[in-house]
Amino acid sequence: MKQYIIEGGHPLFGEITISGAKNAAVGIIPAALLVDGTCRIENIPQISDVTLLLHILEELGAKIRVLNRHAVELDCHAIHSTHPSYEMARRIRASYYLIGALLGRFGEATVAMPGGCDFGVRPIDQHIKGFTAMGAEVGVEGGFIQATAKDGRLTGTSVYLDVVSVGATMNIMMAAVLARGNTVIENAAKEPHIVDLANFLNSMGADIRGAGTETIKIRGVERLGGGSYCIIPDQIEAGTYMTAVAATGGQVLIKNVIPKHLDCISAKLVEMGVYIEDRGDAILVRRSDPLQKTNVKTMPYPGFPTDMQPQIAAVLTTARGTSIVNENVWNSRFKYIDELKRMGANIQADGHVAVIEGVDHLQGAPVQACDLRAGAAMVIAGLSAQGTTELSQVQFIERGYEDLVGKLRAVGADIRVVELPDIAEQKEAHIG
Ligand SMILES: CC(=O)N[C@H]1[C@@H](OP(=O)(O)OP(=O)(O)OC[C@H]2O[C@@H](n3ccc(=O)[nH]c3=O)[C@H](O)[C@@H]2O)O[C@H](CO)[C@@H](O)[C@@H]1O
Ligand SMILES: C=C(OP(=O)(O)O)C(=O)O
Repeated sequence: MKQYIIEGGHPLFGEITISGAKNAAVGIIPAALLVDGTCRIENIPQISDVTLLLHILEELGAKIRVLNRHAVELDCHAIHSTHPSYEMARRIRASYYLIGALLGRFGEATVAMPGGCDFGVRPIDQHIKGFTAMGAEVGVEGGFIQATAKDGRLTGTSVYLDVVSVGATMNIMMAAVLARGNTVIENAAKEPHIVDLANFLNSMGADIRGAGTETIKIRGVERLGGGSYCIIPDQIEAGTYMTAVAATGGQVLIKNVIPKHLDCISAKLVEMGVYIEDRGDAILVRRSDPLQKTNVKTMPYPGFPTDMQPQIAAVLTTARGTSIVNENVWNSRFKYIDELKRMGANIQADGHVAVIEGVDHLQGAPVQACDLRAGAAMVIAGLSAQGTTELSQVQFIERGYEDLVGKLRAVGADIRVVELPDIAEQKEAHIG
């Protein structure tokens, strides 16, 4: 079992370079299944969700050439299966994109119900609504979603999303690029990774317009032929380090970012008294004064991202005054609050609202990462706390952050990884 051991109380100084965006990469890699040729993808983050997706593609028949730590060449010409293994696909959320991509190219997909972080119910009815409207028959059997295009190829149509869904927007876009005729997605999500997926597909020969607005128009083409593409920097990874500096104090230049994508996060940090400077493709974050309270409401882009909610809540635990955090996207994204309370935070959560009374400081404690961003929040809490924090379940963090420990150590954080035998092994050793 792996743990992060954090000695808190060190301000952060120096530079951090942001990796490629997780939620773009986990869409673009499955989307490569639509390409009948070779595509080169650069700025791929080294995270466990990506590794798993690359294994899945290889198992389906893709030829993968690793060019360097962050670039691969994928040749999906000779895919021989539309049935990824249950065990692999069920482990991550983004495996749902295998449905849109395989259905779009081969007219058939059988994919395990997806996994991912546990925020309560995570339905995929809007994805299914889109596939069905395009002429697919979709059913669930034995834990698999089975989707078949009635006459072997989907037909473009108009799909109005009942909720603004990142996954449904990207999945329907993938299904539509090789469909007969035109597809229009109304009430589409506008996140930067949606634009990135559209740019990737267009660079391979697709015809998608309007990504980044609420209406996306896709003209089906006969074939995607291949090409080269570089993934955007990760908005959430950048935001996480911005909040880490806010929590600890110090000054860090966060490099390889698109500042526009960070506006929603920067605005909140400025309200809290943090200095933010846009340096083009980098952002300078400095915090020297005490933090002030603020209120946060999560919303689809360009609103404040739900994937930054736990991290900003961790910072607000030591801001002066009472802050209110309103989670509008997920039903159950406050599980980490009990862990923050172990460190002395004063938070009351009820339904979608958390009320945070700032305390003077947090104290280190043994705590757990409940999911990916909750884990990042606990790291931030540990960095700002007095004393030692032992953070377990860090495999969740490694789903989405490339070398979090190395990047933080480079700016002066006292954080290290330890490998412990798990409890079953410890008991066995004791009995033995
Ligand atoms: C791999 C990936 O990119 N994950 C992100 C993606 O998740 P994911 O794609 O699962 O999230 P969605 O944007 O689809 O979900 C947004 C809201 O719509 C609801 N909904 C969604 C789909 C559906 O068919 N029916 C439905 O009711 C959900 O319950 C939720 O309340 O966007 C979320 C919202 O920004 C982020 O937190 C996740 O990090
Ligand atoms: C919730 C997230 O990921 P996933 O949807 O893959 O569980 C996330 O990236 O914060």
